[in-house]
Amino acid sequence: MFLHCGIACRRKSFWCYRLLSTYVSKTRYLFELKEDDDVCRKAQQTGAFYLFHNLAPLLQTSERQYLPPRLSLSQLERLLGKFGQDTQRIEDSVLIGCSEQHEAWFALDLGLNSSSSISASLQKTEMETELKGSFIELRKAVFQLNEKDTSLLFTARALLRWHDTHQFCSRSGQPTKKNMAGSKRVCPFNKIIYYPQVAPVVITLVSDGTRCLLVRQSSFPKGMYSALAGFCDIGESLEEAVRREVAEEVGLEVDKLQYSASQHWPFPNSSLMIACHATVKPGQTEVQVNLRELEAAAWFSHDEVATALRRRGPYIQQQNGTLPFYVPPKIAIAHHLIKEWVEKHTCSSLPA
Ligand SMILES: NC(=O)C1=CN([C@@H]2O[C@H](COP(=O)(O)OP(=O)(O)OC[C@H]3O[C@@H](n4cnc5c(N)ncnc54)[C@H](O)[C@@H]3O)[C@@H](O)[C@H]2O)C=CC1
Ligand SMILES: [Mg+2]
Repeated sequence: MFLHCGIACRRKSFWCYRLLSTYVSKTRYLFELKEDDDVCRKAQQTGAFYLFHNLAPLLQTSERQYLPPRLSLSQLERLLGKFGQDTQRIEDSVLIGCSEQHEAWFALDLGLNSSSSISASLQKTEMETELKGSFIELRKAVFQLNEKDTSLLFTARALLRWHDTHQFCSRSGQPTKKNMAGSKRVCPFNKIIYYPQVAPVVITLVSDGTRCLLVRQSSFPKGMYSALAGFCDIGESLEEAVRREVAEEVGLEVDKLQYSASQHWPFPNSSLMIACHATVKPGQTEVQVNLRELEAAAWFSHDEVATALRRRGPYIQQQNGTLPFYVPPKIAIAHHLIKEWVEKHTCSSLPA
């Protein structure tokens, strides 16, 4: 069966890729890379590597856009050799995806201290000169990256950070060992398996039918208002978390809620943002801000929110000495929720 089946069937494989749709084939291949260290090691030979330094991706500028350069295994080995590093360090790389043609993509951080080799972190400036790019904090770079690269770099950052902070078994205190793909770590002493953690967070846009409630945390950039967000407590359903967060942060009771969309968010740790629209009970709209959590919360009209959506923060001009409020950028699911609410209350759609 494996003899006549294209890419994967030249080697002993879990299944026959040729018989699958492109999407299923890619998904199954990624599954195989996570499960089988040998297949993953082999995939590195023809794969591509994205480089990071202390969780900041290497980026090159092209026509006011950032592009993350990709290195082949031989280019990476040459680079490590040039900086006096041993190639053992490549063992620290994590799998972040693959192309439809099964080219595997990996991410490697050369700034964090290595767990696979004794090499220390590599010098940032020298590396930047050598690689003709800069390591730029992802939060800042995100506005000049395309959607596909953003998603890939978000995954990479979250996974690299998780490995960096989970190098020891919490039961035995012994160093844990990552599998080739980086989809798990195992304690060789007691065989406990650790998987990358994702914290579920609910993000809710509360409306009273005509206005919507936007909030500010003191840590937000000046002038930015967003939807209400909060981590799910252990034992809670999504619905319970939404109701609790709204009551906790602004003292309101949710009447109805509707799921909208979700997003992986890597800052500061890995969260799964679950976005919902909620309406409050009729006549119960008086906000009581929990000042331990929020700096401010207020109701805004449709027109005010539609105008804020069009503003570009945080570099907006001051008007008469006051800072007009703006909402999170397109990349954040909060923006999506707010835009969806504005569109629902308008006849025509806003431009993308
Ligand atoms: N992508 C987006 O559009 C947005 C994303 N966010 C993200 O949502 C997250 C949660 O929002 P907050 O209002 O800060 O949450 P929050 O309202 O639950 O308050 C944060 C506090 O919750 C506690 N907490 C409970 N479980 C936690 C956990 N697993 N990790 C960290 N802290 C935990 C801590 O005491 C922390 O200070 C933030 O990390 C933020 O980056 C927030 C707004 C928009
Ligand atoms: Mg909150």
